[in-house]
Amino acid sequence: MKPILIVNHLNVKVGDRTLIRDLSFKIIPGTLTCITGGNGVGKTTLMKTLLRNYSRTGKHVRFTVPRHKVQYIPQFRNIDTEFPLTVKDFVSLSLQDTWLPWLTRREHKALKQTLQLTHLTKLANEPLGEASGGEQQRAFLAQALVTFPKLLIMDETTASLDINAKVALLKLVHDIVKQRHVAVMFITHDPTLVKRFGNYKLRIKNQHGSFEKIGGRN
Ligand SMILES: Nc1ncnc2c1ncn2[C@@H]1O[C@H](COP(=O)(O)OP(=O)(O)OP(=O)(O)O)[C@@H](O)[C@H]1O
Repeated sequence: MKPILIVNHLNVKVGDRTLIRDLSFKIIPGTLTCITGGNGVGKTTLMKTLLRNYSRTGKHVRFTVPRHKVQYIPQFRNIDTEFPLTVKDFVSLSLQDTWLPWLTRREHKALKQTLQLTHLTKLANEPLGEASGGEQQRAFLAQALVTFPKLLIMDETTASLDINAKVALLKLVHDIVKQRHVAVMFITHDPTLVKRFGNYKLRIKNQHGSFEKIGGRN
C-alpha cells in the first residue's frame, strides 16, 4: 500500500543539539503507530520537525497527501471554562475555510457525521468548558477529524485522563483508523495502550529510533 509519509535518514535537532539520528520509517493508511521513549528524547520535536518540513518531494521527509490532509492534536490545550463556546462550534472551527460566515451543506454533513463518530451528538450544544476531560479529548479529536485527514498526529492527548478514559479514547481512535482508513501517529508513555491498540511502534532511545510491527497486526 502507498505510504502517506516516508521518513528517510532524518536527523532531528533543536538548535545545534541532535536529538535523533538517521531515522527512517514509513506510515501507511489505516494503521496506528505509537511513538514511545523516555521524557525528553525528542518525540514532540520529531512531530514538529515532520510538520515543519512538510514536502511532497523532500529527501528526508516526504508526504504523499496535501498539507491540509495532515492534522495535529497538540499535547496541551488550554480551555477557558468561562468562554461560551459549544462543542459543536469548537469542532467546526476547523471548517469554514470559505468566505461564507456559515457552514455549507457539505460542512454540516461532515460536522454531523464526525460528532456521531466521536459520540458527541448529545453534547453538541453544551459548553466545551463544562465537558469532562474525556469529552474534551473527544472534541479535540473531532475537530481534527472533521476535515477528513489522511494522517492524524496525536501528542499524548491522553496524559491527563485516568486509565479507563485513556483506553476508551484509544479504542475510539483505533475504530476510526479502521473505519476511515486514516493513519494515526500517537505519542504515548503507556505500554498498555501500545500493546492493545498499536499496529506499529517507533521507539526512540539513545538518539536512535527503532520502528517495528506489533504482534501479527498490519
Ligand atoms: N524550542 C526548544 N528550544 C530548546 N530546547 C528544546 C525546544 N523544544 C524542545 N527542546 C528540548 O529538546 C528535548 C526534547 O524535547 P521533546 O519535547 O521533543 O521531548 P519528548 O520526548 O516529547 O518529551 P516528553 O515525553 O517529556 O514530552 C528536551 O530536552 C527539550 O528540553
